[in-house]
Amino acid sequence: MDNNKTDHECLYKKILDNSYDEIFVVDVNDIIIYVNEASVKHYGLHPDEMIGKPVSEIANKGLWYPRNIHPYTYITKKGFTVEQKTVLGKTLVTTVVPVFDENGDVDILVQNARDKTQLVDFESELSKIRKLLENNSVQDNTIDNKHSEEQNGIITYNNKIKKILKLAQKAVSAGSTLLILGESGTGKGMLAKAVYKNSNRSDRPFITINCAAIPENLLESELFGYEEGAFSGAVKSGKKGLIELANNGVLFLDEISETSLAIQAKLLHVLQDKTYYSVGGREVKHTNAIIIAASNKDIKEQVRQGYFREDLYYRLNVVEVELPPLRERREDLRPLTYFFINKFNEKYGYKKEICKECLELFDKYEWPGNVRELENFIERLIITSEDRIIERDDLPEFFMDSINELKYNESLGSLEKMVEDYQKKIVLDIYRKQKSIRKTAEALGVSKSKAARLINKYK
Ligand SMILES: Nc1ncnc2c1ncn2[C@@H]1O[C@H](COP(=O)(O)OP(=O)(O)OP(=O)(O)O)[C@@H](O)[C@H]1O
Repeated sequence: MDNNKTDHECLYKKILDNSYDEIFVVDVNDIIIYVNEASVKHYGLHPDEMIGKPVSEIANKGLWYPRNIHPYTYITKKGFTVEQKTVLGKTLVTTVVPVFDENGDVDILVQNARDKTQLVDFESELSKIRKLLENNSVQDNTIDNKHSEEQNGIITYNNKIKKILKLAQKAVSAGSTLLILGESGTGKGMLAKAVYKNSNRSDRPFITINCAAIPENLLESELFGYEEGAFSGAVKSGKKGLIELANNGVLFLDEISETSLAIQAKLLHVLQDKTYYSVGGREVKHTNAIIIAASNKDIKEQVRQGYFREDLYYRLNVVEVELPPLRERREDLRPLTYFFINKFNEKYGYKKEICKECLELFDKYEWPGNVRELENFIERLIITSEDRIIERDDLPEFFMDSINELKYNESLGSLEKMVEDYQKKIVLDIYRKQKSIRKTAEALGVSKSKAARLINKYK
């Protein structure tokens, strides 16, 4: 009988865990007592990270909006359906159903959430419910109505990046220079834009320039501007530089380590005295722009090799942050994957999904090009995959080659270990039998010193 019960429990759990829809159960104290794995594709959080926690704690992370939908059920003791937006860009149709105890009081709330792209023609019903919610004046006591406002589109569950965001925000809000380091594609440009948008300068210009993409002579005139007749081919009236255009705002110098020493000297003045000369200009100009600089190179090494001015480096790194590569923050991989799937489904008008096996292969890949590589990769998969579900066969050859190479290297590692273990066993077995280094050496057919070395190593 008991066994039967356990079998049933296992079966129910299996059914719930594998339900395509999200199943979310809350007790009267607003504690999440169950959620299935659909939480990963909806919010980027694994059930383990949600179960046992108050709904408010999870909701306040800004994972869905509207955040606070349960009071309606407690007031009316009725179920309802509402539309929710999630941090990963999904629109969910969420149905909350109250379950009552023997006294007729609400015992638990069972919530079912389905990705709206899977549904059709729900709009009129939803607008009715929306009105109902308004009429019953159930307040959504959220601070603002946008999720993850402070992250400005940056999807992350990595604590290091969250800390970096706060630190960078403080620096820019205080008017300090900020240096962002990190491999290509880790999100340096995105971080710069996000902190600008949340700063007190958000209504001022944000000017960005990629220093590696422009030849040196052009870069100087682009940055500092030039005066009438400064050089042949120049616009007659002269031209304002980006530093001038960014005045009172933010100037984002991407790949700053690619600038020449001459330009670095001029930038040092901008940072030190907030002054500069335009090309061919004689009048000193002033700027109140904040500089955010980024580099995917090891700037300290560049300084050591004489390619980058040490004094400029110290001016820039008042606050220095380094974004970790994607392979070192695997917890962001699934949320980013779903985020980009939603983004490109919307862009190209598809409703594609990805199979579990592909996701597991993504976990194994190193992502040398970081988030940019993942973004481009998913865009390509959305466009090129034949069916609604993206399968293993849709993955490009270079990707599978890289995974196979990794597997091969791993198997090489284990082959070496097997040989080593076998050698250890033989050496120690013979030594135990012979009880002398000389005899062991003879039995193994190696020199006495080699036998002594091996015995020492394995004993
Ligand atoms: N955490 C994130 N959430 C969502 N999108 C991201 C995130 N990080 C990066 N991206 C996206 O990845 C792409 C690359 O990001 P970004 O250009 O900011 O990287 P970068 O480090 O400045 O690269 P590079 O060094 O090559 O200039 C962009 O399209 C950006 O929107």
